[in-house]
This record gives sequence, structure tokens and C-alpha cells, in this order.
Amino acid sequence: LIAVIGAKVFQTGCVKRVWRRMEDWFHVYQFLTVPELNQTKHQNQLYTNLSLYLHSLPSIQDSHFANLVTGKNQNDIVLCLAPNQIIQDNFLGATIYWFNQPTHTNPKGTGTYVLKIRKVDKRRILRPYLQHIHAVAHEIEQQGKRDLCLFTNSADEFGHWRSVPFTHPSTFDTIAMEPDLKNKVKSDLESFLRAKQYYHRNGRVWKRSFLLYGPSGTGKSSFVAAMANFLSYDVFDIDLNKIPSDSELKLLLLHTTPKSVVVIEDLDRFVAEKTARISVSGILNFMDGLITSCCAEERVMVFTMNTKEHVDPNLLRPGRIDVHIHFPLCDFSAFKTLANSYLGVKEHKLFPQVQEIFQNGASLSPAEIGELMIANRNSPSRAIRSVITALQTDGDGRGCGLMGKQKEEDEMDEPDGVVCGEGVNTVKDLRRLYSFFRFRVTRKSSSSNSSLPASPLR
Ligand SMILES: Nc1ncnc2c1ncn2[C@@H]1O[C@H](COP(=O)(O)OP(=O)(O)OP(=O)(O)O)[C@@H](O)[C@H]1O
Ligand SMILES: [Mg+2]
Repeated sequence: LIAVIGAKVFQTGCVKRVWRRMEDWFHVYQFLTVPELNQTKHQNQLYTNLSLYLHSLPSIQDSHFANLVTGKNQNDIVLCLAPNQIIQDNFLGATIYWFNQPTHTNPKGTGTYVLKIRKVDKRRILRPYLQHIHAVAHEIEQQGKRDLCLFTNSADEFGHWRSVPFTHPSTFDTIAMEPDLKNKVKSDLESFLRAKQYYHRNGRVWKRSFLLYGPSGTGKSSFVAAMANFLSYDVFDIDLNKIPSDSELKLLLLHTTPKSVVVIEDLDRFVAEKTARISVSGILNFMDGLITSCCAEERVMVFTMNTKEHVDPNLLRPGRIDVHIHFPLCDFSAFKTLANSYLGVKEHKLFPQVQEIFQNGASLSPAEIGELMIANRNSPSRAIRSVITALQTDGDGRGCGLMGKQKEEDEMDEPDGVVCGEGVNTVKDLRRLYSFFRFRVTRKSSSSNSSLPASPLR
């Protein structure tokens, strides 16, 4: 029986091939290629949309063979065209064939789709067919959340991005922040998404820039991830230290794609460095120069800083930065949000004591409080007590300054080493743990930061 079925399949395959040859004989075909990169080496949007479109076609779903690959999300399995596979599509009565040009024929190793179509049909349907592909791809993107990518620049390949799947779990729900401010940012982003025509009517590039500023560990980077997840945008994380010149910075910007969040972290520290190879004017051009109009639109730019006090006001003027968001140290309300998410506790008998300590001016960063809670998550009472102890001993330097000197001496006596998570009981332990992963950040005067306006979203 297997032999009979095999013979049938073989015959059908042979018949199909012979039929196609006969068709080729009688019709004049034209071949059109769709390369992955366009002449300026940018991602060809038609190629991206075409991939989405072709992989959704019934003819690939039902074909005898196709490549199975994981999507950008580990759990997604995607069907895609095998090297010599030809798939057929029908549009307005015309038959269209698609196949992959083998990548080894392409020196860059990038992909190319080839469209085979009868000359008579091409004149009739090509334009509406391409529009149809864009529309279907757009629909697919709207239906399922896009797989997001995190792009980073490397010091070895100038002007090029490396990408990995972006799977950061941070969302606006997991960020402890003043609820009004959070809602304002959300609706600002939503209205940005709908504002393409508005921006264009007013002669503006469809982009929006945010400055996130505040002390270390207050959630700025997590907020960038939450923004990308909310918008369903890729993230381009630019490390300015790896860029040798202004022109490389321009090149990187030119190679970004639409629907992306472009991030520069710790901009204040970078501009303060005298050794920087990128000039302030290079950064200004990056933020709003003509170059931004030539590259991908629908983009959100985010800059993070510990403080904006020592930064050239020119960098921060409206138009360059549209929205300023302050990230303060923890207050009682943020503490309750963290207690709810990390400990599952909405109310607790120790809360009034915590509130009083906050009212006396003590504070820690949400990162420090969050870590204490995670380390003691099996016992909410122990977790809250350790936060109270930490606020009384370590949090004073941020607010009331009762034991600042003693704290400094303690820190200096601290032996170097790594503390495992379970042994984390004080913020001192935490800081030792933190400094193992990160170069010690120059501690900024928090009192100057906390005196800044609470919600300067504008
Ligand atoms: N407001 C917050 N809400 C919830 N979690 C927070 C918040 N702030 C910080 N965290 C937690 O603390 C950790 C560090 O936060 P993050 O890296 O976002 O801080 P940051 O402001 O970017 O710090 P830095 O200035 O040092 O880069 C993260 O794991 C994050 O989950
Ligand atoms: Mg950060």
C-alpha cells in the first residue's frame, strides 16, 4: 500500500512538473526579485511583509515539505519556504509562483524571494497584488503581538546592529509609579500611535522623545522595556561608548527600522565625560537632525539620566525631548505597590510603622526595597521588617541623614565579596551584591533629585 501511495505521489509530482514546463513553454514569464536589504542596505519592508504573507498562505501550510523554524519567541513554530520549494498563490484570476533564491548565491548571505508571473498578468495585477500583501501582513501584525527584538551595537562592526529576541517581562502593571503619571504616559503613547496623519500634516517626523531621569534603581530601564512591550516595538539600545564618531552614530540611526524604541542610557554621564568621541552636536543631530527624517518613522526615542542638572539645556529643549518623566525614590504608596506585587500583601499590621518612617524622610530605591522583598518572600512579616530596618539604617542617607556618617564608615569596612540572595537582609548586603554585576555608580545627591517636581509629564 505504501509503495502504491508513494508511486501516486511521485506521479503527481512528475505530472505537476511536466505541466509547469508546458506552461512555461506556452507563456512568457517574468521574474522579479525581492531582496532582504534595499540599495542603501536597510531592511526592505516589502521583504518583511512578504515573509509574513507567504508564511501564512494555505499553499505553504499544506505543502508536502517546508522548513520548520522557531519564531523569535521560543515557543512559536513558523513554517517557512525551503530552499527549492515553489509555492503558488492566486490573485484576481492570475497564478503567481514564489520561491527562495538560495542564500549562497548572495554574497551578503541575506535572503531574496523571487516572484514568477506571466507577463500579461503582471501588467494587470502586480500593483494591487503588492498592496494586498502589505494589507495582509499589516493585519497579521495587528492580530498577534509581534515578536520583538532587542538590537545592540557592537564595537567590531560599525554601523551594524546585532539582534536577540526581546523577552523582558516588564509591563506598566509591574512598575510601581504614581498611577496618574502612569496613565498619562499610557495615553500619550496611545495617542502617538494614532497620530501619523497629524504629524505629517504639521510637517513633523512621526516620532516622540522621552527623558527618564532619577536616581539609580528607580525603574528607568524597566520602564523602557514596559514601553516597548506596550507599543509592541523593537528596542534599539545604543551604547555610545562603542561608537567611534558622529558619522557612525548617524549610520546606526539610519539602520533602525520603524516601530522601534531607540534608547540611549545614562546620557548625563556620557556628556560629562571629556574623553567622549561623539560631540554634543553629534548627539543633537541624532535627536532631531535631518537624518531622523530619512530613516524609519514611527519611532520612540528614550534617554535616561540620573540627573538633568548638569546637562546642556539645549539637549533637553521641547522638540528634542517631548516628555520628561521623573523617577523618584520609593515613597509609601510605591512601597505598597511593591509589597502587593512581590509579597501578595495589600494590607499589613506593620504598614503604619513603614508609613511613619517614610513620612520622616527616609527612603530607598524601589530596586533596593524590591530585592529585600524577593529575598524574604516566604515571610511577608520578615520582608517588611527587613525593609523597616533598612530604611532606618540605610535609608537615612536619602532623607533624614541621622546616621549617614556611621553608614559611610560601615561601607568602608565592608569586605569585598558576593552575598547570596537568601542572605540579603540589609541594603548593605544588596549593594555588595549589586556592585558585583555593575561598576559602582557615583552616588548622586539624592536630596537634589527628590526636590524636583513629582510628575513633570508635559
Ligand atoms: N518603580 C519600580 N517598580 C517596580 N520595580 C522596580 C522599580 N524600580 C526598580 N525596580 C526594580 O529594580 C530593578 C532595577 O531597576 P532598573 O534597572 O529599571 O533601574 P534604573 O532606574 O534603570 O537604574 P540605573 O539608573 O542604575 O540604570 C529591576 O529589577 C526592577 O524590576
Ligand atoms: Mg537603567
